[in-house]
Amino acid sequence: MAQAPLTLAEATDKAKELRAQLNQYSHEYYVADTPTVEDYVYDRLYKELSDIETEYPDLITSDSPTQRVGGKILQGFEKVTHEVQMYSLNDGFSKEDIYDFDERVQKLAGKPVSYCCELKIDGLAISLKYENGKFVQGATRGDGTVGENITENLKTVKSIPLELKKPISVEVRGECYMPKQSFVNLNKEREEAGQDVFANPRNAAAGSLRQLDTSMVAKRNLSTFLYTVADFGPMTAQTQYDALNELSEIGFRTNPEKKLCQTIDEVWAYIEEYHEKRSELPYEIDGIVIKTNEFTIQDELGFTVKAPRWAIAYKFPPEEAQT
Ligand SMILES: NC(=O)c1cc2c(N)ncc(C(N)=O)c2s1
Repeated sequence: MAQAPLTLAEATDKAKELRAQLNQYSHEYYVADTPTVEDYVYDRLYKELSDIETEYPDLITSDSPTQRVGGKILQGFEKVTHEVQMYSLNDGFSKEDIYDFDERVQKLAGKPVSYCCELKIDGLAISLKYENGKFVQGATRGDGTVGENITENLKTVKSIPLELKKPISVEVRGECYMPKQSFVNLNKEREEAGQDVFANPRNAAAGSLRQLDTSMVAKRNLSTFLYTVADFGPMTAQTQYDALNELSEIGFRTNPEKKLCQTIDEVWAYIEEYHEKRSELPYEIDGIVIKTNEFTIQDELGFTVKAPRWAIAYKFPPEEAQT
């Protein structure tokens, strides 16, 4: 039997309940990679919310899951100036480069330092701004000082929270990437449609984020790993390792393969471990990022014109050509 239409008051309460439920399920699926319900459960609740929003458009909110599908045609991308520069990294290509880095850091720090090691994701660097917990701006790195405003496109990336778990104002940085399997599927579709194929997942992610039709971006199954806090706001982490955990606690997707290393020998073992594991990962990496873990030491060591003295990117040799 058809259900009696909801009053505005009933619809308001029901929409709020459905948004919270659907955003929780979406967090579990796209951020925590631990889904708790089958797709059909999500789809049924999504349709219930979508029907309410169709009946009562004024009930649509910016953090509603229905806003993830895009549908806006952008005229272009405005420029954005990064108040905190998006720095680049000095590169290392050999074991000797990594041990020389450690020697320099120990000498400058004047004491033993610990290192936070992370996978270097082969995607597109992005900066995300939140005000009182709400996603307000997303931008590309650009030249590190001026990037492009791609907020509307990033709103369709399901692992980017539209609202944080705490109503705080922060700016965070990370990588937007296309999983390997999504890259293979996309190129298969493009080949069958007689379109040019992308050379690698990084180009596919970059090309996707440059789309002016946001509904196209929504279909590209992009994901993210966040790894830097540019403007801490009320966040309290005093080390890189703790900052990654704090990013996860407030709702961001972070990479689980990080390792806190007490010596450069442990760092080198981690590098060798992930050089071996690289081909098994569901996303592309082009190396390992090594940072002094304590923020006090990062502040002491500071930056050269180009890059931080307290970090280095160990670059893997290119993998075999894309299949
Ligand atoms: N250019 C940069 O500063 C970085 C670039 C990247 C990257 N592509 N992937 C991971 C990290 C990380 N975990 O710090 C960094 S940091």
